[in-house]
Amino acid sequence: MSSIGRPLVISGPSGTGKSTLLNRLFAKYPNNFGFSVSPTGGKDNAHIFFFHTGQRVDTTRQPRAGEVDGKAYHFVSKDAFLELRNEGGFIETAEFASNFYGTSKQAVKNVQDEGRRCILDIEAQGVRQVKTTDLDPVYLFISPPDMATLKGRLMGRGTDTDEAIQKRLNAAIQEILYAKTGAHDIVLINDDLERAYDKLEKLALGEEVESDTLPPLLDE
Ligand SMILES: Nc1ncnc2c1ncn2[C@@H]1O[C@H](COP(=O)(O)OP(=O)(O)OP(=O)(O)O)[C@@H](O)[C@H]1O
Repeated sequence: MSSIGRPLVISGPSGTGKSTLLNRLFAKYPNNFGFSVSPTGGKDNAHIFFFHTGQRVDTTRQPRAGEVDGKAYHFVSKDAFLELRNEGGFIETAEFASNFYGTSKQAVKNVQDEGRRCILDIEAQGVRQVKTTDLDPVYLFISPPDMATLKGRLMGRGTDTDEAIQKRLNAAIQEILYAKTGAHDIVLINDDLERAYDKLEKLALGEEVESDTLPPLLDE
């Protein structure tokens, strides 16, 4: 059976190329998908996607200059956020720099009501949370071909200090170890961009694709 009716939950280490792949997908199919990203993931690049797809997450953080409520984010008070969380209104939440962020069930429903497939880009903690809900998504793990390549991509991106890169690499090992427990339905190695993109596009459009094999970690 095609998985097109189910949300697609994408996770993978910072710098593995999630944004690169998804940007391409959304540029080619501007109307097929609704997107939500957990802003705790990597760069705070959520805005690009939200404006692109009209999606949003709820947040208690203050709007930055030029941000309009309901566009990139739905700005809510901490009380309102916690109330909705207590009611079970979120499929995942995260606290980052003393602010809360969350993907509400309503946001996912809105996407589905528009006839779009919902794509969620979340970090490993969010994946664990989604697994406790009844969302029933397809879980996709995007992996670097190996740790050296991941380090090269993070350095090449030029957005992080050496210390931040080391933190991301340590987090990446944990994410890959989690993926090795079989937590995801599909693994996609982002080695050659064309190959990886083709596979992602097929999966996003509901075609069946074969899982790739996770890379060995340094001590294996
Ligand atoms: N297949 C690929 N081959 C070579 N370079 C790539 C490939 N995919 C992505 N990159 C490069 O790797 C860097 C990291 O990619 P990107 O920012 O898309 O990662 P990300 O997973 O979205 O990270 P984050 O979670 O931190 O937002 C970018 O400079 C990008 O151009």
